[in-house]
Amino acid sequence: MKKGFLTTSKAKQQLNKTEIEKKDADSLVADTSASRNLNSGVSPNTPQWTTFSHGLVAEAGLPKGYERSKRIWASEFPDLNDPQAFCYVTLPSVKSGAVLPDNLGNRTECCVSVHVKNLIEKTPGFPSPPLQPTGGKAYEIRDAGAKGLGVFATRLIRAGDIIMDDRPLIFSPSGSTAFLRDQEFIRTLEAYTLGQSKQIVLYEMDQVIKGAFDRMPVEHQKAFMELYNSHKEDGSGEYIGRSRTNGAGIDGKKLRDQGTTGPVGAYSVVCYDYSRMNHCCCPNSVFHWHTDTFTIRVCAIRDIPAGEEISINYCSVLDSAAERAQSLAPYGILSCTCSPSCSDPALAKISDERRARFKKPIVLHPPAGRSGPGATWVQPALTRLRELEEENLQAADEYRRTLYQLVNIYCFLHDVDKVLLYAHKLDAVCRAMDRSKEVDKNLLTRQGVKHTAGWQTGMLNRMQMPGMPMPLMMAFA
Ligand SMILES: C[S@@+](CC[C@H](N)C(=O)[O-])C[C@H]1O[C@@H](n2cnc3c(N)ncnc32)[C@H](O)[C@@H]1O
Repeated sequence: MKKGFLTTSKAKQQLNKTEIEKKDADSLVADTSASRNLNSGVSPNTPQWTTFSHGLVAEAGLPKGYERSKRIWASEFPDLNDPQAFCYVTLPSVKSGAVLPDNLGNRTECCVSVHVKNLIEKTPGFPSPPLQPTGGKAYEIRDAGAKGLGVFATRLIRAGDIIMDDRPLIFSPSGSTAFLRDQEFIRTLEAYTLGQSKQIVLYEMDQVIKGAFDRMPVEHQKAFMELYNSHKEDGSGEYIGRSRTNGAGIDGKKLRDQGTTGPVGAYSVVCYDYSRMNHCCCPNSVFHWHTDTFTIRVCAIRDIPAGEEISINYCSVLDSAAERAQSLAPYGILSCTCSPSCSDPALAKISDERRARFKKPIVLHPPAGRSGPGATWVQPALTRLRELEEENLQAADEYRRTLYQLVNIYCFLHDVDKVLLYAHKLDAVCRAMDRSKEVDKNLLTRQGVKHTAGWQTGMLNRMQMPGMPMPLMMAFA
């Protein structure tokens, strides 16, 4: 795909370079490469060996003298009274003795704590069938040049549409949670350097994922092994390497091990089609985990014309170009050229400055007295929306927030056309981000707008005499 053979001198240069990257990675507390979009906030007590290296590592593989652990980290028959016990389980579950139905493809091999297994099984609606893509399948997987394979739109996909709702092949811990509780194992690591300890933990995690892999039907095993692996030089095995390359992080607020915070105790999934989606710093789609359907759902966040590559973000889109580069390095993405604001230094500077501003929401206060259509105090929100759209940052939460702000403001100002304009954009974004319940459907029709609380507040404002103070302190956030 993108790696060739290295000559000896090139190899040395590469090694020096990756050693620097390795040090950088060592200084991070979270394994950002393990899975996308995990919550940050690692406890200072988290051992450093939970952070894996990437790139060419000088001493990849198990250190001499380390006896491969015979420990069973996860069992098919766990103690169901111990929420911390790890188990292998197929979800949605297959009843003992049942003849497997035709839809093998809808089952996932999981390595989970009993606590997380219970959370999944008790989720209302679990296991609902995956949702159908809006208007039928609208993508193909094909060559994406230097990026390897990619996912491309085969017809126009509208903002808010479901593109895929993918059941994972594997659901497994994204960090080394099981090891953190095993004092005997941790003592074993004391005899080794930090680098060696990381290699040992990588090996043990590889074995954990292999345990789930061994339970998969042959077609799933083949599909898993076909996936790209960007961790061939850092000591990751075949299984953990693919998991680090393709894993999508599960929102820790939804599912995580009991009593854990941050990336420790979090989970990630590896799907098939979803794993072919490449990164873009201004992506045209977003993804979210849904426990009821047990799927990663990808939706368009803006219109995607036929032929365009469908992209997601592997790192925070509001980070600076330098911060994004650091997050992307573990994927082997050393120089991101996904958009003009990545490859052109002048545009990157403007984009960095804007992205930093987008992290700070604007709060607007209407001036005292009557305020009608054409009001100028709205301008900062309009400028922000224009800049977000120029940067193609519809995937940033700030885009949704700004639309919400504008809808509320124009309701207050009784400007129906503008309410409808921004409410329809907001509706698409909320459907993509799965927050559809937030959009009051009244906002989508000319008559409905007049029945909203925002419109009523505007009425009160209109009854005020110029110069008189507002009945309520108003702020649009
Ligand atoms: C989850 S896979 C995506 C699918 C992959 N392209 C394939 O062929 O299967 C992640 C890998 O794709 C490549 N990739 C993704 N986004 C990229 C980008 N914006 N620029 C360069 N390579 C990218 C990197 O090699 C990365 O490790």
